[in-house]
Amino acid sequence: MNTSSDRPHPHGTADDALLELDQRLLQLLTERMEICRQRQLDNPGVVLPQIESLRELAEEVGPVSHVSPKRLMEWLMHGDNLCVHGTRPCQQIAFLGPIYSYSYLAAVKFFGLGADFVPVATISGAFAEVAGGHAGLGVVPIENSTDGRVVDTLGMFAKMPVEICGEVLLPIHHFLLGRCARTEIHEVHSKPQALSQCRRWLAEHLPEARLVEVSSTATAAATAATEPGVAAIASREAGVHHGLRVIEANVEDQKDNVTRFAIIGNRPSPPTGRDKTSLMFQLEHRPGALADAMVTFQMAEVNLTWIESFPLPNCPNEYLFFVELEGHRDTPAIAQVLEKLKQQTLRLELLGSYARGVVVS
Ligand SMILES: O=C(O)C(=O)C[C@]1(C(=O)O)C=C[C@@H](O)C=C1
Repeated sequence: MNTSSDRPHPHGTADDALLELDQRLLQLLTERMEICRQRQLDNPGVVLPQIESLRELAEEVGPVSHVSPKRLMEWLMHGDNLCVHGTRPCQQIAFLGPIYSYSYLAAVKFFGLGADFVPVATISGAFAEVAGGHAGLGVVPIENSTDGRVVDTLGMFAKMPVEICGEVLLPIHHFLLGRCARTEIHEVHSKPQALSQCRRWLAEHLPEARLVEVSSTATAAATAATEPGVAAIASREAGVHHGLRVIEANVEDQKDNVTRFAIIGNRPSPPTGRDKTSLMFQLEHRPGALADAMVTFQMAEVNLTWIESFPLPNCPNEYLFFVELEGHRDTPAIAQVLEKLKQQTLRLELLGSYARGVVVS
C-alpha cells in the first residue's frame, strides 16, 4: 500500500529549492549582522555607512509587485538601529504596553518588527526593566507637541540611573474607537495625555461622556472591546487589533500632534555629528541662580532646545531643571560647559548624549 509518507511530494523539487534559498538568505543575513556589529565595534562614534547605502539601494529598487523589496530593506535598516545601540540579540526592549500603544508603534518604527519587545504596565516599569538590566533598552514618551512634558517620564529620570541613547518622534493621530454608536457612549477611556490632546474635541462632541484615565491608550482599546457604552481614544492599529469600529478619526485638537519618545539604555552613545545632550540639575534657592546657569550656556554659545522645571518630591519650593541642548558631551565645548555647570549646581545628572531624532511617518 502506498502511504502518504511514501508518496513523492508533489512540490518536492520546488520546496528543496526554497529551503536552500532560505538557508542561504539566513546565512547572508547572519553574515551581514556580524559585519554591522564588527563595524560598530571598530568605529565607535561613526554613523554606520550601510544605513545610508541601504537607503539608496532601497530607493533604487522601488516597489516591485505586491511584496516590496523596499520594505525588506527598511526592515534591515531598522535592524541596524539595534546594532548601533548595542543590544545583544537576547536583550529585550521594554515599552508601555500592551501592544499597539503609541509607545509600541514608536518602538517598532525605531527598531523594526524583528526586535524582541516586552510590554510593561507603566512608564516606571520600563525604567525599572532597564535599570535592573532585565531589558537592554526601553522606549518612553517624553514630550508632546500639544500637551508638553510627560511628567511620569521626567520624574523617573530623577529616580533611576538610565542613559538616554536615542529619540524618535511619532506623529500622533487619535481615533475614537468602540463597538457602539456615538450616541450610546457614556464613557471615554484613555491615557491622561491622550485625553488632554483631544480635550477640545471631547468637550464639543461628547460633553456628557465621563472621561476615564487608564494606564495606556491600548489598555483603553481593550476595555472598549468588552464594555458596552465604553469608547477609547487610541491608535487606529489598536482599534484594528481589537476589532473596534472607528467612530471618529483624527480627534486630536492639533493636527500636527507629535510625541517625542526617548530610547533609554545602560550605555553611552558615541558622537554622530548631529547630537543632543539631556541633563538635569538642582540649583541653590537664591535669586539669580537660574540666570547664572543660563549665562554659562550663553557664554559657550550652546543652543538649548528644551527647558522644563518640576518640583522635587518632598521638598517644598525646590525644583529640578531638565535641559536639552545641541551637541555631544564628548566634544570639548560641551564638556567645558558641563564642568562649569557642576560648580554652579547642587546636583547635576547627565542623562545622555545621542543622535537627534527625526519625525517618522
Ligand atoms: O498610551 C500610550 O499609547 C502611550 O504610548 C503613552 C502616550 C503618552 O503618555 O504620551 C504616548 C503618546 C501619546 O501622546 C499618548 C500616550
